[in-house]
Amino acid sequence: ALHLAKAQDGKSLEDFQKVYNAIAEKLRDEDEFDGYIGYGPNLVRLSWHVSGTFDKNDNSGGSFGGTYRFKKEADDPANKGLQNAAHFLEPIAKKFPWISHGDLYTLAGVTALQEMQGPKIPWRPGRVDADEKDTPENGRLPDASQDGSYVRHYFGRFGFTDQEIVALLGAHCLGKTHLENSGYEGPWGAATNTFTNEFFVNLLNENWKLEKNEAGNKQYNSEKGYMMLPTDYALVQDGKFRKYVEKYAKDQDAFFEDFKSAYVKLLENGIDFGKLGKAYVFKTLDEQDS
Ligand code: HEM
Ligand SMILES: Nc1c(Br)cnc2ccccc12
Repeated sequence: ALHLAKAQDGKSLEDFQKVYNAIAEKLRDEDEFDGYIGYGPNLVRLSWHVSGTFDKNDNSGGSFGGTYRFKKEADDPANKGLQNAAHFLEPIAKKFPWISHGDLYTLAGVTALQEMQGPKIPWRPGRVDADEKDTPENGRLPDASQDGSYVRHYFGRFGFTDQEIVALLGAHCLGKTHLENSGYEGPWGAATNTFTNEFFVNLLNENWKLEKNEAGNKQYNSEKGYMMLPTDYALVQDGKFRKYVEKYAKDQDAFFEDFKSAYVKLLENGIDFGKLGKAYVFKTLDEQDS
């Protein structure tokens, strides 16, 4: 059965906005991380990785139980590099001990996306920390060396459509790959911490060459120093995916709208929020300054 969300006693929008603001202010303070990319992209990746373990067949994994806090999941080789995001969030968890880990990990991704000028992401609290025994086994996160049919099959486990898959992968406009984390490298000089439809524009406009990188893994590189993973490039090789790449390259608003919906579905997969009321939409720091 689905996990039942539980309301944190008496916590309301204002309380969660305080957590949002603490994360957002820390993002601004610690802007030098990873060559001045900052922690934003890393936090977004953490929110996806804690949700991407979900398996709709037995409702195991997913963001509900906050099991990333246990060694088995944190040490999954696919999670290499996310120790930075987890370390970034430790003081936030101490300052707000009442928030569950699942709510913190997902709220951090929402905060990072909004502070990087992404779309407003409606977010619902109520995830409850699970026991260590409920930690999903390693190996549930995707392999970047694969093709379009692998990507379609992989996301089929969560019940995502082609359109939702392409929208979600648009998050690869953020941050970069790190050879020591994943065996992929780049982009060079072009990594960003602003959420745009650039990923789709680059996919269609750059002249991509398949090359072996220093770790012996194949990746697509362009003269401008951009890179794509094989699973990224699969989105233009596969006709059904390509249609959405072209749509989002032309229409950033459509991308923002579809990304928002797919990302909420990713973060809430497997959770029954019942009658816990509607989602919160947080103000960005800029919106509160005035
Ligand atoms: C086919 C599915 C996917 C594959 C194979 C994949 C693979 C990867 C790899 C290999 C990296 C580089 C990690 C490193 O070396 O530090 C990465 C980074 C990243 N991924 Fe994905 N990813 C996928 C889907 C997603 C989704 C659905 C999201 C979010 C909605 C996402 C968000 C990110 C972000 C923001 C980064 C940059 C992290 C940083 O700069 O530290 N990815 N991904
Ligand atoms: N900036 C990126 C580009 Br450009 C293309 N693919 C990526 C995959 C993972 C992380 C970052 C990127």
